[in-house]
Amino acid sequence: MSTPATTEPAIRLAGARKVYGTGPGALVALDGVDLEIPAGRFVSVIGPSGCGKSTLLRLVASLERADSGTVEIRGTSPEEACAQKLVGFVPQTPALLPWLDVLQNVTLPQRVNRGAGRRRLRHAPDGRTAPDLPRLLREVGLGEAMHRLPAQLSGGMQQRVAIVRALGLQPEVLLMDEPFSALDEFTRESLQEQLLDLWDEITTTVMFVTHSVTEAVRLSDTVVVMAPKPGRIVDVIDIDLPRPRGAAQLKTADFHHFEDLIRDRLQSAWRDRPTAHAA
Ligand SMILES: Nc1ncnc2c1ncn2[C@@H]1O[C@H](COP(=O)(O)OP(=O)(O)OP(=O)(O)O)[C@@H](O)[C@H]1O
Repeated sequence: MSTPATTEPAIRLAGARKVYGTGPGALVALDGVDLEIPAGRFVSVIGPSGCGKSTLLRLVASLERADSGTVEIRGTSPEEACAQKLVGFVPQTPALLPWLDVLQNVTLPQRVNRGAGRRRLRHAPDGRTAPDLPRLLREVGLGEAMHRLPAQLSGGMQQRVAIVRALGLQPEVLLMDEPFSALDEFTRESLQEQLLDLWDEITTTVMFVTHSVTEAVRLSDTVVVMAPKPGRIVDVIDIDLPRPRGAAQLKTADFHHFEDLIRDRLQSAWRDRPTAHAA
């Protein structure tokens, strides 16, 4: 990865709190969330179901607003960052437009946001140019599928299209909400590898929600461990394993060390959870 030109964090949350509902039925989805993600890092968020992982991502994506505290992308609000096309989002299901072929799907954001893309790229600190999307499609094995419709693709192929599409405007922040959870293990491992190759090529900060400890360790510079009731961060673990992290790396003692560490943190967070969580 090239070195980011600024020391300002790509993503910053301070005291972020999100409550769904009001009165006795209110639910504190997130409470006191402090997190700084430096530019260019690959950060995974892991935790049991209902601990607020998606809510955290949705706050950064400006799909939800925090009730209190601060959420910033590059020092600006998520709404402003999204308006400037600084943020890419890959949801759990790819949500491709069914009447457009693969190439048309991935180039659509570039075509409809021509102005925003040009403005940003002109000010890019390292002279980056817009990604060559047909080349990225070929790199993730979709060279032969560029003119197929989404319905003619497997789930793994559709998810690769969604990832390349999200990279089209060269977002400074790429948010991914369990993008590989519906895929079989072999496809998932192959997509992890391809995602790392893309990330290595396109300087971006990734925030990646997952339920898989192995996936988190393999992909990440940092793993954020969350616990529920109320949703909160209980640990931030740096994964200082060498890259690239291929299949052989997954079998090493160092890799297992990080897996065990994260599993222990998840278990103790669950054991120690407070019971009162009403607003
Ligand atoms: N729109 C909403 N209205 C009310 N409650 C919500 C809403 N969205 C999420 N919640 C609740 O907030 C809590 C956190 O949900 P969230 O989806 O962020 O958790 P998660 O960790 O991503 O879960 P999972 O791993 O199952 O996807 C859960 O208890 C959920 O039921």
